[in-house]
Amino acid sequence: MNASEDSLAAEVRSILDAARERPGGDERVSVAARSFPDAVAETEAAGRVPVVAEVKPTSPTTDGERTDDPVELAREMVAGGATALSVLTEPDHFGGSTENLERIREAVDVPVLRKDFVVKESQLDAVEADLVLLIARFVGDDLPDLVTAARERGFQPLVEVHDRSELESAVAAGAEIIGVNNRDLGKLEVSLETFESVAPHAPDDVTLLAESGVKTVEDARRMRAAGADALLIGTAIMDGDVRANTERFARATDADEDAKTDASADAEKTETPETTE
Ligand SMILES: O=C(O)c1ccccc1NCC(=O)[C@H](O)[C@H](O)COP(=O)(O)O
Repeated sequence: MNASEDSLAAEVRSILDAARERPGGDERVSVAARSFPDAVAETEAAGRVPVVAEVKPTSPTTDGERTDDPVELAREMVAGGATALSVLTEPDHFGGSTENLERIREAVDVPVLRKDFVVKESQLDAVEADLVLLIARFVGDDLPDLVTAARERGFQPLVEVHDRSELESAVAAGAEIIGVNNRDLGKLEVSLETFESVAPHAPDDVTLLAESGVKTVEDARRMRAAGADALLIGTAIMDGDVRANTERFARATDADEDAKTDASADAEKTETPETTE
């Protein structure tokens, strides 16, 4: 364990230890990826908020486990307007599996992110996906090589950062899709201010995601106002009706808010008609 790992929450250290032991794939994969930036652009053009809905059966910070068929959940998320899906494949702490990802990717036509804690190149070969997560804090100096290795296989790497210095490393490694995680993996605390402080320093041509901690439509609007091209949302979508939850976030546009304000202003006018003569 190095000095920076010393400061990790115990749960995260356990995740990282398990990740280091996990085997890779037997053969190098070759993926024909569905374009995530194109999917984001199409969602924007349709006047919706690009939402990456996460199939996250459980987590170290969630009570209980959602045991419904992940493929059914994924279909419902897409029906609710998800631009892309994030599928946990980490088995020990998140209830995920590579089989879930394979089945989901076959069942939907949106881009699918493999959400895991990949720490070595061979682990990229465990399963095909359109995007693969690389967490800057966990891969350290290996980031440029892993970005290259992911691209050589056809993946679109999503590089996750939590502060400005990790953002600089991601940009230097050539990342074109970057997620700012509002969850501090050191303490497992979540603050939306993280995205707000890091996002202004991201290059304009990067596709920028706000990850974690988006619980309400107001949170979604706040992340969009701070520059998020897309929102990665797990817990708040998995809690209850995943289709309705996804739909709520995908419709969290300012236009929707303006319409609501107009509608309530109209309703007020109707309730208190002006007196005539
Ligand atoms: O979600 C956790 O409890 C967690 C704990 C330790 C390391 C990572 C963790 N989450 C990974 C994620 O990035 C989130 O699943 C994802 O960003 C969605 O977050 P949320 O919408 O807050 O569920």
